Amino acid sequence: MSSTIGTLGEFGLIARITARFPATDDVVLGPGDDAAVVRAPDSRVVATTDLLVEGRHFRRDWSSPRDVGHKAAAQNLADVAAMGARPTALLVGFAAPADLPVAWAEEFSEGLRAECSTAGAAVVGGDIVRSDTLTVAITALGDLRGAPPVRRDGAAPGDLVAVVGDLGLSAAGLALLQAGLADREPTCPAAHRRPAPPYAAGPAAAELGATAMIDVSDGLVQDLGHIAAASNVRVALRGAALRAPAALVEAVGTLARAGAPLRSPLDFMLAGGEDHALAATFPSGTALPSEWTVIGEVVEGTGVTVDGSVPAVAGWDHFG
Ligand SMILES: Nc1ncnc2c1ncn2[C@@H]1O[C@H](COP(=O)(O)OP(=O)(O)OP(=O)(O)O)[C@@H](O)[C@H]1O
Ligand SMILES: Cc1ncc(C[n+]2csc(CCOP(=O)(O)O)c2C)c(N)n1
Ligand SMILES: [Mg+2]
Ligand SMILES: [Mg+2]
Ligand SMILES: [Mg+2]
Repeated sequence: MSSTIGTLGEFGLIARITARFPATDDVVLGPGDDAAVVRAPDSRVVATTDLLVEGRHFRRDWSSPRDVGHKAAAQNLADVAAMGARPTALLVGFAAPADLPVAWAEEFSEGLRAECSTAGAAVVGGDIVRSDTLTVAITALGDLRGAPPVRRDGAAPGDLVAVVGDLGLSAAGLALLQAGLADREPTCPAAHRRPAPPYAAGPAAAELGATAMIDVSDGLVQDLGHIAAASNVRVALRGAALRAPAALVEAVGTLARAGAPLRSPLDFMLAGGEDHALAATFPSGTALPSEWTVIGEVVEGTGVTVDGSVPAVAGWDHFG
């Protein structure tokens, strides 16, 4: 029988987990004391937190522990990048039932470490408690390197709207998993299990003069709606600019043939969350690197439109 965290005990598990988290140059003191010490060269720290709850954000039969570690880190590190900051450190709240195998906690930690290393961050601490529901609460910190944060309220009429990263792949992957079709179309389920936020594009967007930015966690329309509301503008998207990648088109075909509820590739791109693409506004005329796609413009008004109309798609709402 595999060992469980209940038999290993809290402090045994802490020792096992913290041994996996090496320091980076940003870390003065890592896990092990009452708190960690992280360098903040410009003395303004970006801080953000997001929870993952088993059954709501992930299923252990759909995602490996490494996948959940990658995703837990990614969804927080993407928020740091969306402020225009470079992620530096992660803190990990881990609540789990006593019968959880130690290997699950270790492999989850390995996923966290690997995703942190992709983003240039370190795990510097956390907490462990017993809980009936497996829950992961991550806090991420970041460094603005002296630059002002890129907020949600800076978009102005005339700005262009652009996006970098995946759109719709995670939601299509979830739909395939829900329909029992994940083996037939593995690309989207893989994107659902391990989103790949374009971390470096966040600070790069800040340097390019981004006027507002957000990571797409709940759906493009809903998240751009936060920019529109905070900036008192309308975000006018062009449907034709949202070109569906082949994997999304294939996933939609497979879902349709299996009789799943009809959703077009564009629906997935407009409403699908959890890819953690970055959506930003820039002054018109900004020369954007090729990984960015211009998808519309900022105009006077409110809300988000696609080809002039309010789209009939909704993003994620935990209580919706
Ligand atoms: N319980 C809370 N207490 C204080 N502030 C909160 C709380 N929940 C959310 N917020 C704040 O509200 C704002 C919006 O939160 P939200 O979770 O929607 O953003 P997000 O993390 O970017 O999106 P997502 O959760 O979909 O990844 C953030 O500034 C967040 O810190
Ligand atoms: C098992 C399972 N069912 C449904 C979903 C879909 N889902 C959950 S939370 C969320 C939005 C982002 O979360 P948050 O706003 O909490 O950051 C989405 C799209 C999933 N990932 N796993
Ligand atoms: Mg959040
Ligand atoms: Mg966000
Ligand atoms: Mg978030």
